[in-house]
Amino acid sequence: LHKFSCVSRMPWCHNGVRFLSQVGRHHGPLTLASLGYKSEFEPTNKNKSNKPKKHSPIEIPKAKVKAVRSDGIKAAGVKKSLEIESAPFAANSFLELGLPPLLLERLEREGFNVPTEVQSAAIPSILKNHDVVIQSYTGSGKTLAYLLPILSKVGPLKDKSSNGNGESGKKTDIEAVIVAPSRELGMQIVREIKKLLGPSDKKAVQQLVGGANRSRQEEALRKNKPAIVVGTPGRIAEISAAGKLHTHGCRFLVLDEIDELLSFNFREAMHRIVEHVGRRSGANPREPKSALAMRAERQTIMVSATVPFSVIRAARSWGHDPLLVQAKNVIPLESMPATGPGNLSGPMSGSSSNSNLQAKQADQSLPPALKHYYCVTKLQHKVDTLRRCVHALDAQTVIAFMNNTRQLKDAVFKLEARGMKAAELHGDLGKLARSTTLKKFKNGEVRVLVTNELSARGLDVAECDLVVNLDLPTDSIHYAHRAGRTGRLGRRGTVVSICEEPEVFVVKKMQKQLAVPIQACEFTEGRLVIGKEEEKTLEAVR
Ligand SMILES: Nc1ncnc2c1ncn2[C@@H]1O[C@H](COP(=O)(O)OP(=O)(O)OP(=O)(O)O)[C@@H](O)[C@H]1O
Repeated sequence: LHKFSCVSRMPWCHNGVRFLSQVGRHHGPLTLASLGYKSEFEPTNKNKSNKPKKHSPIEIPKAKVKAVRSDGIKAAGVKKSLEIESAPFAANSFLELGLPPLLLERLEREGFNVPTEVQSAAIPSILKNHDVVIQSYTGSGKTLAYLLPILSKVGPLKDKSSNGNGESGKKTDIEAVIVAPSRELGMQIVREIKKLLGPSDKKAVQQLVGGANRSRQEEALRKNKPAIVVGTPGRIAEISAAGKLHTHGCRFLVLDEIDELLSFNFREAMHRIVEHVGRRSGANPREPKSALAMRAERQTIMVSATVPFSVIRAARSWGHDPLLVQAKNVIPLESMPATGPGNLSGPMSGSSSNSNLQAKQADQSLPPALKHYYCVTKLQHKVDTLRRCVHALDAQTVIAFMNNTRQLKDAVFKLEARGMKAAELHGDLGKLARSTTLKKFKNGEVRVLVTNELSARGLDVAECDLVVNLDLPTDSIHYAHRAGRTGRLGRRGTVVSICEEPEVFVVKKMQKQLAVPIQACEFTEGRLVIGKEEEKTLEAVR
């Protein structure tokens, strides 16, 4: 704790990234230089007139407030550009981060010009072979934060001077395995990789998600010999157990939404993955290894907006001296306490001595631009309140969360009956129905997507301007992930929790745990009205 509390006082600061200097056991001292950062006071840079200008990490120069390509083609078929008002960009360009030329070209072609803060912090750390836990708020660009350094080292866009596959450089094995807890998230990651690879190289990535035809996936693995596979834990473990996935020489293992992957459902599959991916033949997992032998194994990258103690513990046992990479800090995970509430009730819950740390972590999980409200109503009026809320905020792309599938169908029926275009999305639907619904939602044919926890993680719909909790989430971690479906990459977003009177105390508890004001409101005469008596209490939270 003492070590951790030192972090905020460290003077090292470059592009808003702070480091805690420590002597690493196996990597030598952890310094800016060791992570690929040049010091501001480096003598060689002193006299250069073309030195890149420094600016505060939160202050965005006008040139960087840019229109980002929107994936959504609205019903009218018009591509809409969304203005990013307070994008969390920090470094000047991807070039500064040491990515290879071909990858830089593809980034530019896809309209990715400026790295986000977490990308600026994570890319050099991963390029320097560190195992990392990446924690940054929802929609801050964590996917590219790990994809870019991986694509720099494996697959067709890699830096040609880097060794392709193990020591020999021969293409025999999978080189990177990316695990995600849902097929939607898995497929989204695959789309992101394919975008950069382009049509001619798209076979370098293969999806292995559940619910799709397994023999077709196995056939594609055999035929295409992809460098990267992305999948759900069950399907990856299944194909691996059948001897059809050769991952022993794998260089990277990514566990996206790591806290979710640690849940009981995935335990067996995750065990197999962690034991087999990147274990070179002859390596005995039970034997203690030298530092060199350890680094010859895979690099482990864990990612989530929320990092409860269970993740810290898992990272310590699965990773090798991992670093915790946040938008403005890079610190050794060792300096973090690993005890406390070990379950998914989260970093924000729990007790006394760790409360400062938990508040710090809570800060990291929600996009700062989000506005949070709650509205009290009777159970039978919830859907009507949702409809009035959508009209009052003039929201066009809305995700409404519920906990129960049958009630979720009722809500869709009621909304449609009142002339509001709505659709359901949950695990009971088939793969085709799920992807068709998502497509319709993204292209604007559906205004309200009524869904459950399935969509709370990773779902990236840039246009989503409102998240509504028709049922309250089970805890503040689930609140954070649901809320994060809106306000992506610095855009504006609103979260409204519609609850009954006896549930208000749950909202208040989450408000405290997340350290964000959640204001009481009503929807009257087509407007959102904030309760006046709330103001004083909210001052205390702020
Ligand atoms: N540097 C960048 N410039 C422009 N757009 C970017 C950049 N980095 C990421 N994006 C886009 O921002 C969106 C959000 O990114 P991403 O899904 O990786 O966020 P995330 O932090 O993983 O969110 P979550 O925690 O919800 O999974 C994506 O559409 C992605 O393509």
